[in-house]
Amino acid sequence: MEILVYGIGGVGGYFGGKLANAGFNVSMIARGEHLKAIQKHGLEVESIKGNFKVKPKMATSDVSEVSKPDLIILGIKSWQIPAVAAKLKPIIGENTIVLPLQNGADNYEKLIEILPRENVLAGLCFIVSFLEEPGKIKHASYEPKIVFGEADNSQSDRVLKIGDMLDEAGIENNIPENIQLEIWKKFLFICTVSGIGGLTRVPIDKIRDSKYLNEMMRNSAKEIIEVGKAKGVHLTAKHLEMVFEIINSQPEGTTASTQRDIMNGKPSELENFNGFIVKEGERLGFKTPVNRYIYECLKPMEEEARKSRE
Ligand SMILES: NC(=O)C1=CN([C@@H]2O[C@H](COP(=O)(O)OP(=O)(O)OC[C@H]3O[C@@H](n4cnc5c(N)ncnc54)[C@H](OP(=O)(O)O)[C@@H]3O)[C@@H](O)[C@H]2O)C=CC1
Ligand SMILES: CC(C)(CO)C(=O)C(=O)O
Repeated sequence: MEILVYGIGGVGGYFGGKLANAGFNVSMIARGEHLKAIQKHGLEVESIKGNFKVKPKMATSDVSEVSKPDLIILGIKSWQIPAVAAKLKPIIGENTIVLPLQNGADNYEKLIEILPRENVLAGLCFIVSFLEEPGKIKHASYEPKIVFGEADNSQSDRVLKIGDMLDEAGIENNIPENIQLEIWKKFLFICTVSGIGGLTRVPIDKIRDSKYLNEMMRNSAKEIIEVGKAKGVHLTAKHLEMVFEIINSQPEGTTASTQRDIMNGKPSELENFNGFIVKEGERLGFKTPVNRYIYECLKPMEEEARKSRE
């Protein structure tokens, strides 16, 4: 199987690296100094599960240099999906499979606006990892896991084959009964903690210790559930409690990746998280005041962060 990993940051670097390390044919799309380092020395992964170094089959910034892949794993940020999907379109063959691993609730929908729906799976992942320096990814904590499937939840041969391949590479994975529900469960957690985390600029333990902020997180999560339910996702009070169990069990000092991007003045997934809830709420005819407050407070900073990257 020819694999292309598009975006070799924390997620793409770790999972792409693991596949290459298991002997699969992995090509990598990266850019800048990071690309130069991978081309020269390979990709180094420092992981709590064991360090390794790999030489990808090819590392390039130009997707047209890659022969038609069987599987494309997306390691980019959710807001980069439309631009990257447009670049990928010419190399999508009849049997190419595109697997998104991004946080966010509408990555599949964004992809099928540009790519044929029969080529696209739905997915998400769990890990704490980041680019430490050009050519080097650090997996700092969390048992890495990929959860994925067909958008219609059928157990197709192609998802089973990808599951086998991930098993072979030592990547924990799961093909759930309802991938949309899994995406929204993760989204409920990540959207609840990231915006408030970006706004308060403190780790989760400081937020949950404040009665006011804890209540704000709960109200934000309730709005996310309402939007999800209005879109046909079966989120319930049980999922709300599950999210707060996770929040309460996070070690001191924990921050989410989108929170860190906001705090570091980088373009973030704000639009795909709280912004998405605000806009979907409006479209569906109800108000989401807590998410609106978080979104509007962070938006000017987000606009500045994007300007500085132009
Ligand atoms: N990191 C984590 O711990 C986790 C992240 N996630 C989710 O996974 C997704 C990816 O996050 P993460 O890995 O942290 O993000 P990173 O920013 O670490 O990685 C994204 C990578 O994609 C590269 N990229 C983007 N566009 C292009 C392009 N056109 N050409 C070449 N390279 C490109 C970026 O390069 P450049 O820097 O030059 O823009 C960057 O190296 C997000 O949705 C995130 O929320 C989910 C679970 C955990
Ligand atoms: C919460 C976590 C670490 C789980 O993978 C995550 O998705 C993120 O920080 O973006």
